[in-house]
Amino acid sequence: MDFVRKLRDRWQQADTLLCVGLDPDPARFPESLGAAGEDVADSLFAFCRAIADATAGYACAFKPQIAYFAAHNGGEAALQRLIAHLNGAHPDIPVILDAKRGDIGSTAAQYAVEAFDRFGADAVTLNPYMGRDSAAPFLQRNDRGCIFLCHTSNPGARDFQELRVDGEPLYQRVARTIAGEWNGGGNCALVVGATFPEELKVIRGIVGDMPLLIPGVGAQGGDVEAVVRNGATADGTGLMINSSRGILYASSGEGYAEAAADAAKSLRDGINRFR
Ligand SMILES: O=C(O)c1cc(=O)[nH]c(=O)n1[C@@H]1O[C@H](COP(=O)(O)O)[C@@H](O)[C@H]1O
Repeated sequence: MDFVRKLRDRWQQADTLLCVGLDPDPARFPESLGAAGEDVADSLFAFCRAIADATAGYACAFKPQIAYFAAHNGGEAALQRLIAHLNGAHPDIPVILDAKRGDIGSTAAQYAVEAFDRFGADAVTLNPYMGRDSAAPFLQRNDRGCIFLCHTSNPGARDFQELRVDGEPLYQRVARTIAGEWNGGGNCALVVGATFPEELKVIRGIVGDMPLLIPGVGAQGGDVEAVVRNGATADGTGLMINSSRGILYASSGEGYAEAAADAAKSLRDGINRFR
């Protein structure tokens, strides 16, 4: 099933807009996982599997961040193993590979194979800065999702994304171009930081009911109520609201997976309160 349909089904069936971010940092693992040393790849896998299995009931998507795996010897194999586990154990929950790819077409074609065929992700995050031809190898895989950076969550988002181009901020031009010209396959989505709720409202007005990935609640300080009020579609969906550290490190003790499940449930409920 294609990414956008799978996501819409999941929103409806599980009544959740929460995306569980999988950004494993061995320095923050419970002692029993053996944080450092030669078994680090096994620890990355075991930690993320425990978190994913515990939080699955509250998740509309999982989002592993590739850097947290690729930083370690054997980490990419652990990521591949993890996504195979997610696809097997939780087949109704789409997996977003957060890799923020973008390059000339021939190289982008390899990145598309990496994300969709090697890792088996349903969707990938992409940087649109290099333009249409850099996105084409991803866009043409219309069973998979292409989630483009539009207005990011970090303070430096303003440096370029808010510069005015022909009278409008660049992020608005990005939203308009992707919704109007790149989305022929119906497989596009955008990243909008929770820390910019007014910009989120403008973007929702531009893109109709296109799915939006919203990082930045929890550790980065974004406000859930403002996100839901400004970003949800008329049917109360349209959003994948990501939390990574707030769920992963809810506890550093042996009960970390149960604590993560409690944190995920509480954020899911907090989001649903405003829908
Ligand atoms: O593409 C992303 O996921 C992303 C875009 C953005 O603008 N800001 C942002 O924080 N992210 C990612 O979202 C996650 C946020 O993590 P927490 O702040 O721990 O919830 C990290 O994996 C970031 O790499």
